[in-house]
Amino acid sequence: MTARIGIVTVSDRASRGDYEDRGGPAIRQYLEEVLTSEWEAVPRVIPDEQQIVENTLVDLVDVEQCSIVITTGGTGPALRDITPEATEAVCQKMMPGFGELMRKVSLEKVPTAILSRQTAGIRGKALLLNLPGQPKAIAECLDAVFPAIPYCIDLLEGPFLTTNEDRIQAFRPRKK
Ligand SMILES: Nc1ncnc2c1ncn2[C@@H]1O[C@H](COP(=O)(O)OP(=O)(O)OP(=O)(O)O)[C@@H](O)[C@H]1O
Ligand SMILES: Nc1nc2c(c(=O)[nH]1)N[C@H]1C(S)=C(S)[C@@H](COP(=O)(O)O)O[C@H]1N2
Repeated sequence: MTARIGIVTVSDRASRGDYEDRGGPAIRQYLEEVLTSEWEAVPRVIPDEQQIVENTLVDLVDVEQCSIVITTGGTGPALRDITPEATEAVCQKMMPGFGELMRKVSLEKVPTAILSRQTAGIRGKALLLNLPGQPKAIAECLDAVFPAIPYCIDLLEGPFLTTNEDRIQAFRPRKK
């Protein structure tokens, strides 16, 4: 079963073409380096409009059948930053540990890490995960949480994910 992974850049400026989106490609590159099981990317670049973000997340899970959806951008305190609200609105349960851990490791890099409200949650059988907009934040955050993601997807009855163990060791506390 090929895993489908939604990659969503939430950025007014990238979606308008004011700058080239570097966030989506950075997530894709990270996954190419880390995942050894088969997967395919389902990319989107959208503005910071809550209804558009919600519709995109719902489409990626319910229609595109993504097992994981990773967003970048729109997690801060600015008026138009609404990615965490959109994520929470479409999830049936929240997974606060992801945001807590990502902020903890990010704080070792930048004092402004506390400005990110990044979160994660479950919709159906999919894990939705927010990352900050700074492209360099992507690997910093994913390195911290990725060891737990394959087992999370196991528990959601999704595809069996394997990783390049030199980079990320997937932790599975018990066989299903
Ligand atoms: N998708 C992206 N591609 C390239 N650089 C980005 C991207 N998103 C953010 N950045 C960089 O990170 C900095 C901080 O991002 P900021 O918080 O302003 O963006 P955002 O809220 O995610 O997106 P925007 O303000 O365009 O809606 C930006 O000034 C920009 O240099
Ligand atoms: N690892 C990491 N986390 C980070 C950052 C970063 O550079 N690296 N930037 C912070 C800053 S400056 C902001 S404002 C918030 C929110 O960013 P966003 O609105 O682009 O999502 O993420 C924070 N988290």
